[in-house]
Amino acid sequence: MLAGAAAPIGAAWLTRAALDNLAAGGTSTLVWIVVFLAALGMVVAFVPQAEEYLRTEVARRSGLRATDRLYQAVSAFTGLRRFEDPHFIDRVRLADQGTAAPAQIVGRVVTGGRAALTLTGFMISLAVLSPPMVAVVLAAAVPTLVAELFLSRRRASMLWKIGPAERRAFFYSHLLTNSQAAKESRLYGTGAFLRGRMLAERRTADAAHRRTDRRELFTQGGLALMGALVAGGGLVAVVLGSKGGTLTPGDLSLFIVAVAGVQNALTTLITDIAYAHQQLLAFDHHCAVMRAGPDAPVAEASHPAPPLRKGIEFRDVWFRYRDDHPWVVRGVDLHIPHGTSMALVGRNGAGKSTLVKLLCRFYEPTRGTIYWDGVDIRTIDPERLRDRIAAVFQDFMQYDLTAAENIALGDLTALDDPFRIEDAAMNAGIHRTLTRLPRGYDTLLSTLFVDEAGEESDPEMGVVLSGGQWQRLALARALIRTGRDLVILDEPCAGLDAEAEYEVHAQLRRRRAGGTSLLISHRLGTVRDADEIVVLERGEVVERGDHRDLMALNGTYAGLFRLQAENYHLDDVRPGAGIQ
Ligand SMILES: Nc1ncnc2c1ncn2[C@@H]1O[C@H](COP(=O)(O)OP(=O)(O)OP(=O)(O)O)[C@@H](O)[C@H]1O
Repeated sequence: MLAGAAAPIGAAWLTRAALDNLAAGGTSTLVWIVVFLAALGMVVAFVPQAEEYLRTEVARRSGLRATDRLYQAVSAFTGLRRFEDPHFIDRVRLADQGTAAPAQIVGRVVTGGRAALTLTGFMISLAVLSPPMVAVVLAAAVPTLVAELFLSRRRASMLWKIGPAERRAFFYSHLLTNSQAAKESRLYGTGAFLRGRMLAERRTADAAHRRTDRRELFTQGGLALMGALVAGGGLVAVVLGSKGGTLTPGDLSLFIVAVAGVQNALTTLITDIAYAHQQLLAFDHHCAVMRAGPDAPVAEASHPAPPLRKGIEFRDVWFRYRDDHPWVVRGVDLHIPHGTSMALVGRNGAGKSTLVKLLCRFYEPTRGTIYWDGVDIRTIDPERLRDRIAAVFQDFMQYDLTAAENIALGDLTALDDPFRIEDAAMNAGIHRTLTRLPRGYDTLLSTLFVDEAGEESDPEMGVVLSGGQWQRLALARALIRTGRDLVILDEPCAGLDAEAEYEVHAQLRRRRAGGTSLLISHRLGTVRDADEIVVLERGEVVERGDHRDLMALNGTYAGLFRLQAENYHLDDVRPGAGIQ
């Protein structure tokens, strides 16, 4: 930076000395002056390369560090609320873009610092020749600085405002390239519709960018014209004033270079300040995510989750997803004694999965309390609580990783333990399928990536599983978490064929024996042997008991059970009865 800053000033003074020397008839020192000028030329040639290398290295290091810190903060949010808040998602996106800000700011400090040094050097040079000119040029720079700072603030706020439009444009572009969505968009012919929506969002965002660009064009263009006017006027004034012959040719050359140098340096400095200011504003999103703090209230004393000995209790639990949303859980009282199995049944939207999410502390009950062995779960460290739970969710993940990794993600301690992985796969009834894959458990379950060997031409590289096979894999991911106190199964068999469902349920029943479990299923045949069946309706418990009690009660459960059973007429079930 120092070398880059000093070089142009040195060059201007050396040029002046060379011109004056020439005017004086050219002495032997002229050669030395020219040699110095040539050496300076070499410095000027090399400095930008070195600076570019160092700048990108700073960008790499600071970007990595900022990204690491950002995603550490994001992973530290224990609940799900923040991930469902569109403003917060926008903030994280901008914060992610803002990870480049520290390097940009450093870059601008370097170029701005160099400009400041050059500016000082040229101003001293200018002051020697025409002190009033220094004052005029500096005064002309003040409006530029104010305007640039104003513009950078406007640009930062524009970027925040167009966040939703950019998010929606990304959503539509994702739909247009995602294989799952491609199926429906081709079938229903929605491609043009989705593309139109994507372009409309892009146009909205582009229009905002254009307005800001135009404002910048007029403001910066006007100010640049004013700067040129000041420089031109100053030059004319100095030349007119020097008619008496006070200026040498060298002085005149230095004056011209110094005025241009001051103006250039000032413009660079001001642009750097404004850009660094804008980057700081962008980095504010990063800081906001870092400062966001815990997304669920943290109890003063965070208990380790005790091993489950007595059971789990919901006491008058109420919940709604947002204050302006209707209640989803209304005054639920439940007791799941240790070593028993409970089944939650009810119509779609009754609140079954929500109860499970509350138990996992993804959300806090709006009212009421959930106890884990008598301890309010709000006072338990969420990580420790979840460590005691094995769960498979209705909306399980399909990771674009190998089959083994897809299972081991349930318990990372099993990542290098093929026996545990295979055991879990056997329990979930997917072992045989996985061994038949081109690379067995090491087969990549994705068409998105190729493995590191880069064998792109191998058609067996990435394999796509069927829906039911994915479901069994998700089950294996839960089952690898052996020795957990509570097993939660939210529709674990929805996509399984009849045979697989039978096998998996027999396996789960064996596994559940003696353990505590919570099962959600719409297939009532699979819940009939639960110790207690709880029927939810619009967030309220309306029936509870075992299968016999509920059938005798002849209420909602009995009605739903009979409805399902009606689909299996005895005539059809009798061996030998074929399709007529
Ligand atoms: N993240 C969310 N934000 C806002 N509302 C939600 C959210 N998740 C669920 N809901 C609402 O909560 C209600 C209960 O949903 P929940 O998933 O608990 O029902 P469920 O009984 O598991 O239904 P299903 O049998 O269809 O799986 C639904 O009306 C749903 O719209």
